[in-house]
Amino acid sequence: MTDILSPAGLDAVSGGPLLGPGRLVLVVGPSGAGKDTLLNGLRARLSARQDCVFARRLITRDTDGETEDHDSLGHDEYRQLSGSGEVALCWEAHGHGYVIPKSCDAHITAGRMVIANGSRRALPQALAKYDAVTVLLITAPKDVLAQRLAARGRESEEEIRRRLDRSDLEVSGVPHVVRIENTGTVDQGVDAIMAALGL
Ligand SMILES: Nc1ncnc2c1ncn2[C@@H]1O[C@H](COP(=O)(O)OP(=O)(O)O)[C@@H](O)[C@H]1O
Ligand SMILES: O=P(O)(O)OC[C@H]1O[C@H](OP(=O)(O)OP(=O)(O)O)[C@H](O)[C@@H]1O
Repeated sequence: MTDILSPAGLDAVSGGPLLGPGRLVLVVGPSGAGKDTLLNGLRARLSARQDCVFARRLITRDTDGETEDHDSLGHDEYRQLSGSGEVALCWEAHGHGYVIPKSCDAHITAGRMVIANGSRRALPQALAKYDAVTVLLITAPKDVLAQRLAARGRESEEEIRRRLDRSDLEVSGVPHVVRIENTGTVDQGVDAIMAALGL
């Protein structure tokens, strides 16, 4: 089930050596698939592992105290930070800016595994920067996504509709992806991630 990406040749594209030796694990997939829920379960399972670090994202939205524990920043701050390049990765989606903080790069250079909630659109950026990237695509059928987003209650109906419109977004520029269908229990989803990462 594990399919580790080896972005051969991308160092030539980016013009410099790729960042390593640690591995970046990006958990991606449509809204409502369960990325944050599975990441929370994984964090609990890996709490004793010093070599696995969970990225705390900066997002231009208020913390809701629910699925994802993140830091908030304003849109101007986001523009400044992303423009400065003082980030590990950043992207925009759903009207928000998202940042994986620069501190994650130090963990990668120290050889640790950094695990982060990512964006399908930002995968080419990640593959062009890091030497070892694993992409976990968390999915569920569209009707399940719709039910889960409604039950989560964080977005308006219009925002949910736009998220569902984006649910079929293909992962681009990525040769291999580990796909995990999160339609069983949360524990089963976390088991699948552990297996995919060989943990
Ligand atoms: N395996 C699962 N079974 C049932 N409900 C789930 C499962 N995984 C996630 N959920 C629920 O679905 C909703 C969306 O999950 P979330 O982790 O916020 O998704 P994402 O981060 O991918 O948008 C949450 O309310 C969560 O409790
Ligand atoms: O390019 P995409 O693959 O569509 O991803 C876009 C963004 O959507 C998700 O964010 P967020 O956690 O705000 O939304 P979600 O919880 O509804 O998935 C994901 O973490 C990305 O930041």
